Amino acid sequence: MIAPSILSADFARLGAEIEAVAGEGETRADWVHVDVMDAHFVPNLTLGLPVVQSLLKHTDLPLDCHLMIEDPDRWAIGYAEAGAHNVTVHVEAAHDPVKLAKDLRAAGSKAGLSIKPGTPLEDHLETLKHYDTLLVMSVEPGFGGQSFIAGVLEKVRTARRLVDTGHLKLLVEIDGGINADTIEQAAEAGVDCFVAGSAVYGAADPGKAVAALREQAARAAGR
Ligand SMILES: O=C(CO)[C@H](O)[C@H](O)COP(=O)(O)O
Ligand SMILES: [Fe+2]
Repeated sequence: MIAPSILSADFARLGAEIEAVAGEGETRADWVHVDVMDAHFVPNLTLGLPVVQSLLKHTDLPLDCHLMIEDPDRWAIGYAEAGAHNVTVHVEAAHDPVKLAKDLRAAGSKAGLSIKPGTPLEDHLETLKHYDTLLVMSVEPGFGGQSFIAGVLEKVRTARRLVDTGHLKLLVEIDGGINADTIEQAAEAGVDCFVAGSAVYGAADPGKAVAALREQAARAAGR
């Protein structure tokens, strides 16, 4: 699955930018990734719930909301209630991530848990039993266009093994620095869903970039 991140899109034309990856067939994105940053959990400020509510009126693509915010226990639920498909919170910010996952699911969305590059996976395996997606950050959260940190692929391999052996039941998602040079190693490590911001919205044709990345990942994964 390919999830273009609108962090690299033109914020003044978000509806049209999403339409560029909402066509038919192979150029259609699977999810649209929305980076919510609060200038506290990360040193950057983007958009929040009112923008997500508006985007939901303009697209039928599932929205994958990545909340890089403090106190997600308080704020995440609003995104689920608005109709986001998947709401991801950071384990480093959540106070009670198990309760939060239950609340998100009860409000109708999938629940995602994200870990920063320096956060070990092993410390959160019990918590992950309550989640539908694991978002492995392959850059320090906060900005698009950064270089891929290949060291996080060890966490992807571990998560893949735990899913394949039935110990976890979730999608493995990767976010940060995914492009034509890095997607194959991520696919080989076992990623299910690839977030790509600059590689999609920096391309002349975002839809074609989605198709090319998906095809490259599928080939590398041997599918
Ligand atoms: O969460 C993020 C940054 O914190 C973004 O989703 C991510 O960086 C996507 O941008 P790019 O593909 O250009 O790295
Ligand atoms: Fe993100």
